[in-house]
Amino acid sequence: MHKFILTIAGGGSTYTPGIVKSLLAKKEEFPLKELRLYDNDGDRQEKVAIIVKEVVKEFAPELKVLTTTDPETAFSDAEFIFAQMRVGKNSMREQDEKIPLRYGVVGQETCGPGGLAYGLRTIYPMAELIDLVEKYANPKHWIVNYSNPAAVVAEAMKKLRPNARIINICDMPVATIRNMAAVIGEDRNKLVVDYFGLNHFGWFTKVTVDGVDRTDEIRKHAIKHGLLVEDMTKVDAQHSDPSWIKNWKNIQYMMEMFPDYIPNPYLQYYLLGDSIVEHTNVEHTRANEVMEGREKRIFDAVDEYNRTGEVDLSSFYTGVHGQFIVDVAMSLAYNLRKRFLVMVENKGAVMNLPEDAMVEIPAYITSDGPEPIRVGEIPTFYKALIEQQYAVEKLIVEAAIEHSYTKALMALTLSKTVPSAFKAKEILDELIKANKGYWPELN
Ligand SMILES: NC(=O)c1ccc[n+]([C@@H]2O[C@H](COP(=O)([O-])OP(=O)(O)OC[C@H]3O[C@@H](n4cnc5c(N)ncnc54)[C@H](O)[C@@H]3O)[C@@H](O)[C@H]2O)c1
Ligand SMILES: O=P(O)(O)OC[C@H]1O[C@H](O[C@H]2[C@H](O)[C@@H](O)[C@@H](O)O[C@@H]2CO)[C@H](O)[C@@H](O)[C@@H]1O
Ligand SMILES: [Mn+2]
Repeated sequence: MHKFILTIAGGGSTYTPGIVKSLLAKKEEFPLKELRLYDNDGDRQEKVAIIVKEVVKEFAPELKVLTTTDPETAFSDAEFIFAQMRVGKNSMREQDEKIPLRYGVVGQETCGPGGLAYGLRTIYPMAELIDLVEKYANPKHWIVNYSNPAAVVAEAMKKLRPNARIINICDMPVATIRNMAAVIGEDRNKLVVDYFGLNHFGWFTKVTVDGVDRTDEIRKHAIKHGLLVEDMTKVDAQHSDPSWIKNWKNIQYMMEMFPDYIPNPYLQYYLLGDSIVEHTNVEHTRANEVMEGREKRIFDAVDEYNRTGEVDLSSFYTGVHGQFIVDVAMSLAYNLRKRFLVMVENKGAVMNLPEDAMVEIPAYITSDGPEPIRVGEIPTFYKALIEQQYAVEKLIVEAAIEHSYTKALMALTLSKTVPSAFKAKEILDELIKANKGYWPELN
């Protein structure tokens, strides 16, 4: 059976050990010849690699593992590249979240002004990564990208690298499906969903199990409880963090008002923005929770290893995040035509949205890439919200490409999270200062 060369770009990511564990759980069906980690921060990557090598020792001691900061070493003949860069790391995420909050506006990793700031940092490093992969990797490679903000990255790569063999994915819908499955007592892999939207901006319209429509059971639960399930630590330890409990609970308030479709949790930042801001501690945001939680746990485990030679393999997150990217890669590798929610160019799948919108909808994953499934017409409320948000994403990409301050200001002004152009300008000017050295020049 063919064995694949797979490189994780952003190997120093806190998610790398969990992804490797998910890869090795499928080593019989998806065998690896070589696992490579690539990062532009070698020190960080070497530390995370200590945990990774322990996972490999435990589950596939025969597997060759290589860590490098050299693109040629990383990508030569690679067949799959899992991309998960965080340009500016969590310290810049903290700025993305806190600067808008100081102006009474949603401060979030991928939504609102913070997400647009993150997008302006990530666009060109992602294009550069694609160029490096295309220079060295197997010509039939696939880049499966988690690097956020995925909506902006997808729109930008459509413009800057239209022929790239890249598929942009998000594990939020899969996580939501996992919680829905817990609500109705089913295995998440048995749920077949209809869904439409943009990344971090979509709605579930139907959920079936073995052909039986189970949507109403889930809707009724969500209207009362959101998509919180009994013991979140059993479902996803990461999601027992305070801000994630709030995220799942806030689905209730959106469902009470708009019960037709089940919203992606991220819609709370657009539909409940003032309440979110009111209940967010501007001095201690999600970035702080992550730096004090997921990130600290990993590096404490490395310190422990350096002291004792022992590694606590429970120190890192595993779950749908790792399982999903491996499932997508396997469907690409073996032309399985698995049905997943991924980002694709609309091209009429959602009849009354722009043809060129990068929508997140169900698609069959084939060896030639995603084959979108037709959605049809969507109702006015959703169409209007999506068109506004898509215009924001188009404008921030145009701002990066054209070096246009005005287009960046238009993007922030148009965002549903920002109340006025005055506020947009104050936030933009502060973000420009904070992102010196990361953003393209805006004139
Ligand atoms: N799409 C999704 O649904 C989804 C889910 C979870 C995480 N993510 C994203 O995955 C990424 C990783 O998350 P994390 O919390 O593990 O981040 P992290 O900060 O722990 O690690 C990110 C790694 O990327 C590296 N990096 C930054 N710029 C790079 C570049 N130009 N080239 C190579 N490496 C580079 C950093 O050095 C770091 O080691 C983030 O973008 C996050 O938003 C996406
Ligand atoms: O605040 P973070 O860094 O913990 O998470 C931000 C990411 O949240 C989503 O990914 C979740 C995923 O939904 C869940 O199942 C599990 O894997 O944890 C992930 C991280 O919490 C979202 O899809 C990502 O885009 C965000 O980066
Ligand atoms: Mn996501």
